Amino acid sequence: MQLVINNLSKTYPNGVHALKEVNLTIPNGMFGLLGPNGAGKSSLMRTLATLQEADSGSVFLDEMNVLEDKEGVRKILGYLPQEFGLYPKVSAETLLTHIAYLKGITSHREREETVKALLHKVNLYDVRKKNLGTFSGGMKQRFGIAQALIGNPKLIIVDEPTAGLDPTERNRFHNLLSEIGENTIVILSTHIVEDVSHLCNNMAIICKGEVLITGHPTQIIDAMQGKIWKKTVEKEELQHYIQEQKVISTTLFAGKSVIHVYLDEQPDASFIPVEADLEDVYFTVISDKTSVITL
Ligand SMILES: Nc1ncnc2c1ncn2[C@@H]1O[C@H](COP(=O)(O)OP(=O)(O)OP(=O)(O)O)[C@@H](O)[C@H]1O
Repeated sequence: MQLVINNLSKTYPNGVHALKEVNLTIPNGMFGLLGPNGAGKSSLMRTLATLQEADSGSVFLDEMNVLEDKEGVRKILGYLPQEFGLYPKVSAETLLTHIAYLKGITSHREREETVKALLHKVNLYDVRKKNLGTFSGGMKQRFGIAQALIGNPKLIIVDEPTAGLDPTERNRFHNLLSEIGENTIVILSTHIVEDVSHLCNNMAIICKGEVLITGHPTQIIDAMQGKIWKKTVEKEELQHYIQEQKVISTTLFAGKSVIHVYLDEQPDASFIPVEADLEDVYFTVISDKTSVITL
């Protein structure tokens, strides 16, 4: 299966160009859509989830015209939006059963079995009778993925699922996502670089509505090897380096600034080479679009 997005554009009534001629080809497996706040990730996710209209462009899931055949898409879609409300006074089991019914599982027995299996999968079976209002953020996100998985969707969209989760819950969530079948397209939208490097076999970086780079994370990182240089500088020198070099990120360490610079050749002997990682790629490609990021 393949999702092919061609020249997708969206301008909101207030004039914000949220998507500018977006082109992406998304194969089966986990696809990371990485970008800073306001990049256009949710706009793209909502469009793919048939919840908002694009101005122009096309999206095809194999033969299916995603922008036109909304009913068809909804039958094979699992969607975990960035923000979702849960009825606080309803138990996890009751709400999941209700959603399963709304998603078309009309047989009582099948519904029961589906809900039970999903509650086990997301490790909420023991708390299935508890009201959702008592759930922690991580438990709510796991409930969110359970509802997205009802009906074995072929296209799963999860929008910034790990923002606000503690490391244990994030890990748990990652494991859950990585268990989703290989014959499914999972699009994970996030501003957390680590989420993509841990999970995704394909990715894109988007900023200000434009796709800046797309491909396999390892290949993208490899293309940057030998071009990232590091130097520890005094805080007062920082501005000088930002003006003189292509500083992609600065980190504070023991009161000093550690800068990463992108350049084909070593700037001078005081810079040491560093092995590039996805964070360097991310900051390099978005640094043309934004100002230098301080970690
Ligand atoms: N309904 C809307 N009306 C007007 N502008 C909008 C609307 N939704 C989003 N925008 C604007 O479109 C741009 C892209 O927003 P979007 O929510 O798609 O980005 P994002 O990458 O998901 O950001 P975040 O990580 O902060 O959620 C932003 O400038 C945002 O303010």
